[in-house]
Amino acid sequence: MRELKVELGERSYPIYIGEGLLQEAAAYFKKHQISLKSPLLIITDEHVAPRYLESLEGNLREAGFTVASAVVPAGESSKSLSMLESLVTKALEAGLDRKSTIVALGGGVVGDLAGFVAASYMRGVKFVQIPTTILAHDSSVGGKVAVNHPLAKNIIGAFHQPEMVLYDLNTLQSLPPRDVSAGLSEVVKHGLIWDAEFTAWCEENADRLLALEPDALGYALYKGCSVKAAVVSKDERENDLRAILNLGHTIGHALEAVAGYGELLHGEAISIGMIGSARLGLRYGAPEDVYTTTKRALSKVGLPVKLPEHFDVDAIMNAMMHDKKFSESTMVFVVPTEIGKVEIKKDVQTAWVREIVEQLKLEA
Ligand SMILES: NC(=O)c1ccc[n+]([C@@H]2O[C@H](COP(=O)([O-])OP(=O)(O)OC[C@H]3O[C@@H](n4cnc5c(N)ncnc54)[C@H](O)[C@@H]3O)[C@@H](O)[C@H]2O)c1
Ligand SMILES: O=C(O)C(=O)C[C@@H](O)[C@H](O)[C@H](O)COP(=O)(O)O
Ligand SMILES: [Zn+2]
Repeated sequence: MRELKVELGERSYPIYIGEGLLQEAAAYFKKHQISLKSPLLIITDEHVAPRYLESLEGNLREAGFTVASAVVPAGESSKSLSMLESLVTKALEAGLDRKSTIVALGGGVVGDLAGFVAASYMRGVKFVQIPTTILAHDSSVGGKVAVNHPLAKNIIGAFHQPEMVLYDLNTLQSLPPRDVSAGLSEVVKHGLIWDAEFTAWCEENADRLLALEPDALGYALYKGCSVKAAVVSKDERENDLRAILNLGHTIGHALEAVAGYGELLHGEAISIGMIGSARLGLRYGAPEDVYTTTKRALSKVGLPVKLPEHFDVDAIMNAMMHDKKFSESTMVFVVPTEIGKVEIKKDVQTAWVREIVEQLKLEA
């Protein structure tokens, strides 16, 4: 079992990473003073529920918790305002009060959605993250919670930190291969922005990660969570440093929105976006090796590096203008300068961005 801490003063919380934690959930809930008197609501999705919901519910009920559950459709389209409303209805029907806790059991979609329900229900109740995807090593840590708008990704949301993150590595064994690769996108990102050695390790161990080898997976998620926790601890609300976690997201979020949330998985869109950022890095004078390493590392974990031909460049440019990273009339990009180091560039020339997006269709 590995343990990390997100240091945020009175909002600090632990990240537990290990095998079999789902079966020990109640003990952790009690350790972290989750109320036994007020009902809990577990929010999960239709792929996760048949595999893990009964075991979590059983463990909590046996320990004396009152538990209700809500199962949403799998996939990005569940991160919507209408889903938020139906979950609030569910919370009211289940009698959740201000001392209740919302539990997110699932990937980043469930985590972001359930977290936003927790942030808004009765103006904020506690929540616990139980991530079940590789990608969710990123989404379960840091307290960014949100739903999408048809025009812009994650545009309705809040900062709301969980009470704890309970990461049971055993649940990852049932992930479909496409979601394994998509999740590794943010793992590779954490190396690219912070740690050259970890980037090299990801490349060397790509096959073990794709095969879901527990030792490799445990180490990769521990390292990824460590980077995330370190950054968030220094800058909870993205006043400056935290923006580096957005590597690849300026283009990536636009791709997700243009595709109508679903054609490209988040990790896939971010992979293509990171190639775009690496190309932008070259324009700012980064050595060629930064681009080639980025591309090789992402390819090795089975991610796309090329923008599909049918994506409309004008629509992508337009979507970027709605993103949170378009501010004070300029485009903001996180740009790699060497492996393990990035810089935030404001005032990026629109003409450069357009050229790079066009170039993304030509990547080999
Ligand atoms: N809040 C943040 O800081 C943050 C960070 C990164 C990403 N995100 C968000 O996370 C979302 C993507 O997360 P994701 O990739 O985990 O997507 P997801 O939650 O949709 O999960 C991917 C797929 O895997 C299925 N699944 C989940 N766990 C499973 C398991 N153990 N076994 C079998 N199937 C399982 C899901 O049902 C889904 O079909 C995006 O909405 C993105 O914006 C948020
Ligand atoms: O936690 C962060 O900060 C991140 O940027 C992590 C990203 O991987 C994540 O996709 C996040 O939701 C993007 O932030 P947003 O503010 O652009 O929605
Ligand atoms: Zn992301």
